[in-house]
Amino acid sequence: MVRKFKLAICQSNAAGDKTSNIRHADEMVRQAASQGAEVVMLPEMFNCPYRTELFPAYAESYPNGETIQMLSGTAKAAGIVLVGGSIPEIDGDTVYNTSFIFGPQGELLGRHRKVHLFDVDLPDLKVRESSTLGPGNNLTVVNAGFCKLGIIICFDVRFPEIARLLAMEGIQALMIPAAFNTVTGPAHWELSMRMRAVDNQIYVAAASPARDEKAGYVAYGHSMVVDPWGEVLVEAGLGSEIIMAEIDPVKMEEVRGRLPLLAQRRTDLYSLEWKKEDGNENN
Ligand SMILES: O=C(O)CCC(=O)C(=O)O
Repeated sequence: MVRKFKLAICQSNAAGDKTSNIRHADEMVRQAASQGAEVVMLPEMFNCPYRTELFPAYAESYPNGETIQMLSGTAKAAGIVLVGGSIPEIDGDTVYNTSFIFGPQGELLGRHRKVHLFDVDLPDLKVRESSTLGPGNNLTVVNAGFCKLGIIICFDVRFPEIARLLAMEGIQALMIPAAFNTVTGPAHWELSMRMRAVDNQIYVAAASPARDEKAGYVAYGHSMVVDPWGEVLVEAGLGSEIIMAEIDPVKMEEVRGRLPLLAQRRTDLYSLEWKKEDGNENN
């Protein structure tokens, strides 16, 4: 049964030491759970600095990697759904930017490998994720019983098609582990999160790392939860911080009832389709 629940975002910070990044994330997740959160999310690349050339050295494989073990164990110990931000995952010869999602028994509920790699050449920012990462090919929906969540990672948010496809799968919340920066963040972070919420009439939760001005890549911060009307319910500052909001399916249906956008689509004129056969896999 879909019902109301408390969602928390841990705006953790990641420096060079992987073990202390994992410990810091673990402590924050447990603290969020002790404050009543039933779903908790960490940011993109929460166990390593966001630097493409470092991803292979920090990568680990499912199920024995130390970060993956922590995520599963902490989800179980705290009895929560844990959207484990993202980490560099290695499978065969390829490294992916992957979000592992674990349930209250420590079971894997889903795995999203970032579909759209962040390759940009801006005046003050050049990033080429494809130099060390391969793209994922799955549309990721997690059914946790009391809620259905869609998972995308950071740059994926700029492609409204994937959010719409997830909305059509009946999710209540779009979960976005992310790491925008001080160049694109001020311009597009809030706008993108609010627009995906407004176009699809869903909750959007976006987790950023805390800001570290000394890092090579300076994360934007400002983790937030947006409601289906587009209102920012809660927003973090720049530091290490936990934010919480209530996800209410009744409120979502009220918005959809009054402004029935999804029902008013002209599907006789256009369509949107996920082309991979395994597109809706849980893991
Ligand atoms: O889309 C952006 O501006 C930031 C994307 C990003 O940082 C990422 O995908 O890791």
